[in-house]
Amino acid sequence: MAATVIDGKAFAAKVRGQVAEHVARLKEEHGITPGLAVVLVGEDPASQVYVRSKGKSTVEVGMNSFEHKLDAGTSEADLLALIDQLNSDPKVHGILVQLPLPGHLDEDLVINSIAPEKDVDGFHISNVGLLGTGQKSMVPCTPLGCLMMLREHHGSLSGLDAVVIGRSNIVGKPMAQLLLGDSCTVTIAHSRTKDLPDVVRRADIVVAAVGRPEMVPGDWIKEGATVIDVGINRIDAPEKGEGKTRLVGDVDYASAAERAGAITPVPGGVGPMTIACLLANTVTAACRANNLAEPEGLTA
Ligand SMILES: Nc1nc(=O)c2c([nH]1)NC[C@@H]1CN(c3ccc(C(=O)N[C@@H](CCC(=O)O)C(=O)O)cc3)C=[N+]21
Ligand SMILES: [Mg+2]
Repeated sequence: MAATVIDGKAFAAKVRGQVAEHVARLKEEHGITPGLAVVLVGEDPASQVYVRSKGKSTVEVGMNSFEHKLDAGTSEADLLALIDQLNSDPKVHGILVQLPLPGHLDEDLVINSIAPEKDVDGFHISNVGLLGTGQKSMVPCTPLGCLMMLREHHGSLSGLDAVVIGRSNIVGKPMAQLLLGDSCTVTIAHSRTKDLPDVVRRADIVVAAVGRPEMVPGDWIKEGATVIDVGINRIDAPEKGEGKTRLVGDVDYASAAERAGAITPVPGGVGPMTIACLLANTVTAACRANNLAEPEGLTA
């Protein structure tokens, strides 16, 4: 049986529509326009593409977008001073510092200098602790987007066996927390896992977040399992012509789709949901900052 394709692009458009409705209501009823500040240090071309696309989406849902582009040699003190200024700016409800940062900057220090209630990436140590203890927090955008797609597809996740491949602070660990919060039996697998194929074969839900092109072959996937592919890897595509590239996930899509019950494509799966959830988190932050009811269905 061919797998259901979970259309992240369409789902993200729906989420952005819900965000836009909340933004309109905040403006009309309370005179509040949610604002998102994105800070980019350096000229990494891929990062510039993401930042531009985030800025465009932010404006499209009616929010204010503040972009701060600093040159690659910016000192830690100057970056921290900017974050301080954004922390105390009432027009800024969300702050995202694009990662990775240039090597001379301490990422943990920088992230933890963001006011936790404005940390729309959910990377601040306070938000990590709140999520880990099941308290209200800012939830990292990629895992939140994955959770929304899983809930939409399954309804309840209770009792399902979930395997998360990858243990990063950005995706793997928070994804595991969210799945646990929805009462899955959660395994976190990684590069040292023994018998990874067998571990994955037990899973009703597989979340692949390693960053290695097509490392999960279809024969690791249990018949009917749901596969969420977080990887976005650019690889050479000589078949498209000299010097051409294409995007692939961490899962070998063609073979996995023959066994999975449902699967997210790359591109058009998790990526668009990540940006939609960033906007959702910004609205949530604006509501919390003003003691207003939070949007339903846009938080974990
Ligand atoms: N503080 C911080 N927060 C982030 O959330 C963050 C970050 N830093 N640094 C970089 C990564 C990367 N990231 C992506 C988001 C959407 C797509 C996305 O929408 N991708 C499209 C394809 C885009 C293309 O064609 O290149 C898709 O999957 O369909 C990709 C990558 C967020 N990141
Ligand atoms: Mg790893």
